[in-house]
Amino acid sequence: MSESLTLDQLNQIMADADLLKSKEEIEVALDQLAGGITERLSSSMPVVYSIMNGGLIFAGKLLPLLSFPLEVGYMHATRYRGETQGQTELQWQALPSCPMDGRTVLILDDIFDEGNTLAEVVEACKAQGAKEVITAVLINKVHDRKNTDLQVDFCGLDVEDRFVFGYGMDYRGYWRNAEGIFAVKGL
Ligand SMILES: O=P(O)(O)OC[C@H]1O[C@H](OP(=O)(O)OP(=O)(O)O)[C@H](O)[C@@H]1O
Ligand code: HPA
Repeated sequence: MSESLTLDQLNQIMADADLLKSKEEIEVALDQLAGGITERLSSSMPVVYSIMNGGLIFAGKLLPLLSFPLEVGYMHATRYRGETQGQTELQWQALPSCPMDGRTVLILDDIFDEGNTLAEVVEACKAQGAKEVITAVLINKVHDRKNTDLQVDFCGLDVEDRFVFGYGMDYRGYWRNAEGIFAVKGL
C-alpha cells in the first residue's frame, strides 16, 4: 500500500491535473449512451448492475435518463484497490445483490482500461445464469494492453493512455467526486 496523502497534496493533484473531458462533454456522451441503451433494452426488463465503487456516479447519472422498466443492483469488484496499477487478482468485496437467472443484465462501470475487471464480471454473471450480459462504460482508455477480447457494447468516451480520475474514478482513493475527467500530472 502506498503512503497516505495529505490534504495539501490532494489539492495539488487537482490543481496540476489536465482536464481531458468536461462536464458538458460527459453529459452529451451520457445522453448518447442512454439513447443507444434504450433502443436495445427497453423491452428487456433488465437488471442493471453498477460495479462499485467506480460505477457509482456513472450509474447515478445514467439511470434517470433511462425511461423504461428496470431493476437496479450492485456488486463490488476491485483490482486496483487505491493504487495506480491493477493487481492480477480481482477481489470481490460484494457479490451481485439481486438474482440474475434468466435475466438480461446490463453492467455499468466507469472505465474499461486493461479490461480484466469487466471480463471477469461478465463471466461471473453468465455463470450465475444471466440470459444475456450487456456492458456499458463511461470511458474507454485507448492503448494496446487490453487483456481480454471482450468488446464493450456501449462506450461513452475514449481517453488517452494516462491515469485519470473524476466521475467515479479515483486517484489513490480520492477525487472520485471531481466533476470532469482529469489526468494526473506526470501519469
Ligand atoms: O479494465 P481494468 O484494468 O480491469 O480496470 C477497470 C476497473 O478498475 C477500477 O476499479 P478498481 O479496481 O479501482 O476498484 P474501485 O472501482 O473500487 O475503485 C474501475 O472502476 C474498473 O472497475
Ligand atoms: O486510469 C484510471 N483511473 C482510475 N481508476 C482506474 N482503474 C483502471 N484505470 C484507472
